[in-house]
Amino acid sequence: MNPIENEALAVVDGLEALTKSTSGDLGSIDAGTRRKLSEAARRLSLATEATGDTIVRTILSPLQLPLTLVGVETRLFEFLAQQEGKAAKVAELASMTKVDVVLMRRLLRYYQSFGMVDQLAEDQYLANNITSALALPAGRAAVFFYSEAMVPALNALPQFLRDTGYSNIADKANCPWSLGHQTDKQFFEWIKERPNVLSHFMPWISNQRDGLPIFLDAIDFKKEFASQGVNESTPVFVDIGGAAGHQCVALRQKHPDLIGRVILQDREEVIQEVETRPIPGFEGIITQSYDFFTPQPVEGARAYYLRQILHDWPDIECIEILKNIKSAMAPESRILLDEMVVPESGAHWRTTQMDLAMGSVLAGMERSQAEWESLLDKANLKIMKIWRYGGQLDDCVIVAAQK
Ligand SMILES: C[S@@+](CC[C@H](N)C(=O)[O-])C[C@H]1O[C@@H](n2cnc3c(N)ncnc32)[C@H](O)[C@@H]1O
Repeated sequence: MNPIENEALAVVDGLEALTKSTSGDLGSIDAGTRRKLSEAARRLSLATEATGDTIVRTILSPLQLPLTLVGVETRLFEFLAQQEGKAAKVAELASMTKVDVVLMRRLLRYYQSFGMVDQLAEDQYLANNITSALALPAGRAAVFFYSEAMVPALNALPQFLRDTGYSNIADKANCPWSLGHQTDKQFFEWIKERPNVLSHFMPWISNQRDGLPIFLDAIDFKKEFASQGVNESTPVFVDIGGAAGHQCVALRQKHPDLIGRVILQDREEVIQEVETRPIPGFEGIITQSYDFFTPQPVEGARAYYLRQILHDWPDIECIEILKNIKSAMAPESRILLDEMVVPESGAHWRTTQMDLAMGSVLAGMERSQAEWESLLDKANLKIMKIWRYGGQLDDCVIVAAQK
């Protein structure tokens, strides 16, 4: 046996020992270490994959989301997660979910082989970390939302690129979305007419970064932007396109003594939903229906905050959005863009996937530092600072000011 083989077998032993420890043990590892371990194992798995496995894994990857939807729709993942570590029998699960017992066995075999559930014995299955994630309201909402809204656009990508001679996707009126959904309505107009899809979009958007650091973990917002010259009427934080207002709530919780107004702006149908069903902790946050393609009504705010807004849009629309803010800014106002800054090499898979998903659905994109600089320059803004807060991810806050 050559030395690398010995080393490989020792790694196998180590990994198996770690995998066999209870998920509680693994869950107790610090989040940064856990992410490093997960990423290293993922890379190792790809680097050692056999040719035939690569092909089969890739061609059958379209089964993954539909079968996850089955597990979500039948509430199988929820039932398993509710057992709190206890195993359940196949027949019991079949009866709870009203799924044929033979089909249930086949489904569980699939979920087990992809690590989505654990198998204790021939007839017994139990929840693991993946089952629990898919049983969460955000996980369920995401699976419904992607199945209903995103998949047709993602599937249309190859045909769209063929049709357009592999040009870059940069026209919001002509992107795979329109081809996949056979619609001339842009995503946000389409979803407005589908309250059921919107009801899945909102909880997913609010929770999509759960478990990850947020900008407030890296920035002392009060010290940086709202420590001097503020009074009760000063608009300190305007969350533009802030959806459920989860970042406004996080700000209030982080700085309970923050003086000034915290304002959530979004499209009318979103604000209506927020006002009807406010998320916990929303008290004291001001809501405002506002279209960011019109002049910004709140003047002289300390921070105009946009998280994952500009990644939805091509450059032309981003410049329009930024110019609408710029005309409301006071000299001390700052624009905070909470976005990914794509590194020129080694971008994270969450970033690259999001880039092409945004391209497919909205003709949007994730941008590199050079692309952000050029975009802000075109809106007559300058970058004051880029705060990287995402650890191994590419999440940043770009602070911009008037030139
Ligand atoms: C990707 S979501 C980001 C939500 C939130 N900022 C976050 O990071 O969780 C984009 C948001 O932009 C809002 N939006 C889209 N078009 C808008 C418009 N013209 N004016 C205001 N908000 C808009 C959507 O309703 C949605 O809440």
